[in-house]
Amino acid sequence: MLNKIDRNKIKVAEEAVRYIKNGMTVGLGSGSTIDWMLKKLGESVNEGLDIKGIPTSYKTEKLAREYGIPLTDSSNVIEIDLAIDGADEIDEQLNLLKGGGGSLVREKIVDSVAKELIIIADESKLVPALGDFLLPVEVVQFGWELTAHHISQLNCVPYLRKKDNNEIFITDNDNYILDCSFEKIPQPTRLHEKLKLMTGVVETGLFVGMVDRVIIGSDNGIRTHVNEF
Ligand SMILES: O=C[C@H](O)[C@H](O)[C@H](O)COP(=O)(O)O
Repeated sequence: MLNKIDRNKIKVAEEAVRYIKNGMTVGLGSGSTIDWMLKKLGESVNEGLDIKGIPTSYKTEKLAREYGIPLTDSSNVIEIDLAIDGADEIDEQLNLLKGGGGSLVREKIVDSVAKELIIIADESKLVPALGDFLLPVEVVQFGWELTAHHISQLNCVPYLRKKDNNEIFITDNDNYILDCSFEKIPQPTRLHEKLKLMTGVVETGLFVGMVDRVIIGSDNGIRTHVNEF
């Protein structure tokens, strides 16, 4: 039996697939909302839609293969027509906080070069300002404690991400994730820039000024927000 949130995720997944046209190279994001999108996209591919997907995580790659979606990788591609991805928080300017599943680096590489980026989410992801969700920051394993100490000087507590069995979570790029409590992030660009300047930081989960369209699912249906830039 599907819960309300899953039903809303399915609605936005179906709507997003309508934007995928024959011949497109499509960035495939990561996360539970995207898992539904992959299912729908697989159905369209089986009905004849001719596309190539670029997965942003091993999990997405595995699921896409199971659904019969043809894949390529970044070494074969110079242009991505469209990327579809999820988010952990979306603010009023359509800036995002991402990385709850630990896929932020590959997502940002793909999402940032796509000609169009569509984000799909249920309405619980809409927030007035980013930061209630801990900000994921991917760091190299070597010296992570030093990097964490450096990050904590920005007035946050960085927690090393662990799995349910208490082992350290390792990303698809063999790095660690520090989940950082900032409470509120009023200036995401400034914070992102400060973090990126720190040696040891690979990438942050702040996706600023990248989104073209957000499709939100709620019990009343779906609504689309278009970024006017
Ligand atoms: O690393 C994970 C990604 O950024 C996901 O897109 C994000 O966490 C949203 O995932 P979900 O659709 O499961 O809420």
